[in-house]
Amino acid sequence: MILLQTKELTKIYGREPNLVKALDGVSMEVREGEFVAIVGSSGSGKSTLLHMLGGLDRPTSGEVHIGGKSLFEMNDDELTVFRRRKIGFVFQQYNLVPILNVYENIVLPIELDGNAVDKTYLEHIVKTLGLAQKLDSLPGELSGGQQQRVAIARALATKPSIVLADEPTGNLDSRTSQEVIGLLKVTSKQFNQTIVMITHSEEIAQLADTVVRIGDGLIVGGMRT
Ligand SMILES: Nc1ncnc2c1ncn2[C@@H]1O[C@H](COP(=O)(O)OP(=O)(O)OP(=O)(O)O)[C@@H](O)[C@H]1O
Repeated sequence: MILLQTKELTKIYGREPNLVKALDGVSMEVREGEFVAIVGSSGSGKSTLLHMLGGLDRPTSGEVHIGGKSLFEMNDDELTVFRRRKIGFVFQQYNLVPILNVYENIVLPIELDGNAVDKTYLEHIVKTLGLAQKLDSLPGELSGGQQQRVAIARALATKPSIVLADEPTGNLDSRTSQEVIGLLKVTSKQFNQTIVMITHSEEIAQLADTVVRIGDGLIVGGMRT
């Protein structure tokens, strides 16, 4: 089943005469549970695409559908709620709250939404990501790889249907990167969560089910690994 679909997604930044066409009519489909890596050179439009997929910014034209919902037909308030419930974000900077411990960081998005924590699900995520012994630690007491695993646990905590990750291993060494992405893959497969991840690393891209290559705002290639 198709979970995410874009139609002729176009984003133009700036004003005449300094227009930048960051996305030039991208149409793509991602299946439920699929792990997609987006690769491409610097400035090719990867982050712009991811921001549009997550409804963080509106396109100049074109559409994004997630689970049959058209993101940009929603108003800003509806979009904010949709994002919080359906989409998990992981960024290169872990964006953890330094004064909250690991557990508090992970459950923060659930509590912001006024929901109860599903203890069994959460325990499973925490265990799979190897964080069970670290729940009382502050982010500053953890290694980079551990902090990114906390950020992943937080992104998965609300049971999103899709996780969008922008260079999640950009700050990590190669071995830790493989480990963190391996864990993300395992957890998301267990819960049939879809992942779309930007990476500069061909090694990391090989862990995905599908690699989408972007060049000059267009899809220039794709392959199932
Ligand atoms: N807010 C903005 N205002 C103006 N131009 C922008 C803005 N954001 C991105 N761009 C331009 O759009 C193009 C695509 O940028 P984008 O950040 O999507 O590329 P990228 O593939 O993610 O690059 P990188 O790998 O370096 O992060 C670039 O030419 C960039 O300069």
